[in-house]
Amino acid sequence: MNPRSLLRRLTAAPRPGLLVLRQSWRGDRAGTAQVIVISLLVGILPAGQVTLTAAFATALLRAAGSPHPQLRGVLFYLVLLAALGLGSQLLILLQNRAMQRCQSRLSAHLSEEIISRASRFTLSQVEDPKIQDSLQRAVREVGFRPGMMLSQLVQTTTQMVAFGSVGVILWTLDFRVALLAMLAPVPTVVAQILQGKRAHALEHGRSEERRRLAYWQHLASQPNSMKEVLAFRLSPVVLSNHRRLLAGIVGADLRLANRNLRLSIPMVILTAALTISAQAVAILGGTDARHVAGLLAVIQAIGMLQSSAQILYGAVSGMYVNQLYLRNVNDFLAIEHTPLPQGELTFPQRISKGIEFRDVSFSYPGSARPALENVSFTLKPGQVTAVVGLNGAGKSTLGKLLGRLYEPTEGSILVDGVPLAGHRLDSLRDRVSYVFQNYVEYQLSVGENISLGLEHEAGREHAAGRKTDRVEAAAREVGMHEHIASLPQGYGTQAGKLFTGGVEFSGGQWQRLAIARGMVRSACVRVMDEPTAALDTITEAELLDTLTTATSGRVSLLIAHRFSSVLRADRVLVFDRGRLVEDGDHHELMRLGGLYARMYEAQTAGHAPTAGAGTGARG
Ligand SMILES: Nc1ncnc2c1ncn2[C@@H]1O[C@H](COP(=O)(O)OP(=O)(O)OP(=O)(O)O)[C@@H](O)[C@H]1O
Repeated sequence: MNPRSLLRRLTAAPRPGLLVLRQSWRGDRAGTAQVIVISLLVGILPAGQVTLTAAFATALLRAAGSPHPQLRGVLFYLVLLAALGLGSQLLILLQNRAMQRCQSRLSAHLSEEIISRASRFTLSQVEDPKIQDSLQRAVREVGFRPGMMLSQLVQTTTQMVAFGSVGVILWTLDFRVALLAMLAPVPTVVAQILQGKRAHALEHGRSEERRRLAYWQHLASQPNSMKEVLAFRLSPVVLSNHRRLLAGIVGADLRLANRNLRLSIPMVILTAALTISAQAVAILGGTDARHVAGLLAVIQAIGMLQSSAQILYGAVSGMYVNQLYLRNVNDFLAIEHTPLPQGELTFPQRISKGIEFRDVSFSYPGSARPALENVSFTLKPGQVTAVVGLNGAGKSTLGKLLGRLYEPTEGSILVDGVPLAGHRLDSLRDRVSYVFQNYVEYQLSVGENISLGLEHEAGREHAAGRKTDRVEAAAREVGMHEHIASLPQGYGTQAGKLFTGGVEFSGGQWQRLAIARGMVRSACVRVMDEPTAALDTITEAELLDTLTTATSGRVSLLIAHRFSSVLRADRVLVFDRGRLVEDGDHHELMRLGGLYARMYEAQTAGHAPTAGAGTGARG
């Protein structure tokens, strides 16, 4: 880095600092004002100390040289010096308190901004590893960098005042000493900046590596993955991957440390040489240094100037380094979150004509093969439509398009003749309910695991009591009420083992909570993706009555592999490698003797399809 670009970068460093200051001002005006005022006061104290020291030394020498020494003057300056020292300590305590207050509010404000931004991404964006990297970097930095930046900004202000005022005093005493003392910390600071830049470049380049490391740590620490780790005796695999990744990280850190050492040694020697020169010039040839009091003031001023220069340059270089990291936060916040286009219409409460997929195709970002290809059909209200097909045929993708979790790449989806995108997104999402194949096991209370399905109605249609009734009714429907009621705190019991007092559920019980969460919504579109996969056959049979009860005005999509579910549907859509290949009721499809019939026979006969017999392929 050439000196000009270094200077440009250094002068650019406070800019993000000022942005941080502005955010802090927004978050806490009183605290920020306190911080600024106290910083200015703390900054002026060293100049007062140098002046008082000189006056004290002069009074002391005069008293020592007088036959009738008057100690009142000496005592006066001594008391003033003590008061100044005490005052500065108290001010620093106040400054720390105000700073802590601002730092916590600042960090809280920014992390809220990041989470709120992240929650507005589309599913495709969230699945993008680059966005994941950016998010992880932002989350990592936001915890402490803005606060650090604020504190460095305050230090810079304080030390600039101190540096300026003591510098003026020293300059008037001996400008050569002042110059040498001011220059002394520069080499060390240059080294700090270069080291910070290298560390940042290293860290930035290994975000994915860090995520991989965190992934192995996660595998070895989460109960869900630990069961496989133990059962398959995967500890050696986990450990060797963990070790390999760590070795890469540690090796790079060590190489960086060695490079840094090679840079630091000459810089530290240069700083020491300049400091010694300043002191030598002061002692050997300074104008005022001929007087003992003057020399005392000069030596004290050199010390103060140097310590404040060291802190000042250090704070500026720290700000420079921190702004590199804070760019991670800015970069994340700057990621364009292309909101889904939406219309003004409210999604209907009842579907009257149906939901039509018209020539719909969809490809996942970066995927060469479409997950759905040129698909056309209409889902009728008052019917339960089953979707079947081999793994990877595109069934779940189809369900996700209905709630606009993904957008078709081609074609359109029409609700009673109106494109999905013509409705307000919030009203659409409120009317579509999901039981996902990979549902979430919320580590919240059991009641919340169900009532989250009603969150969108909060404060709208019903009072808290009615909400509780609906949650309980949904729990009864999925056959969980008795079990929940027998738990220590009933619906208030912590679900899952992640937090204290938690109660673990079986796979089927978790799935029933997920079904209840989907059913509790008053939705006119229901997407159920393998909703009974984890249920025992008796529970499944009981639940299927509820799940497959056709309701007028409601479109129900049941994605299923088990024919116990499929047979209850009014109609079946059969998918093969993203294409709709068969459409009809069970009898029609059996007569057709195609993929559906083969799947049915394979399941009911309890053996796999014969090799080469299928048109389908596993995707
Ligand atoms: N988030 C994703 N990103 C990229 N590709 C995906 C994603 N989800 C699914 N796919 C791909 O899209 C295709 C269809 O997947 P989809 O989950 O819709 O199949 P499916 O019929 O539901 O399968 P299964 O019966 O196994 O649940 C598959 O080839 C899959 O690899």
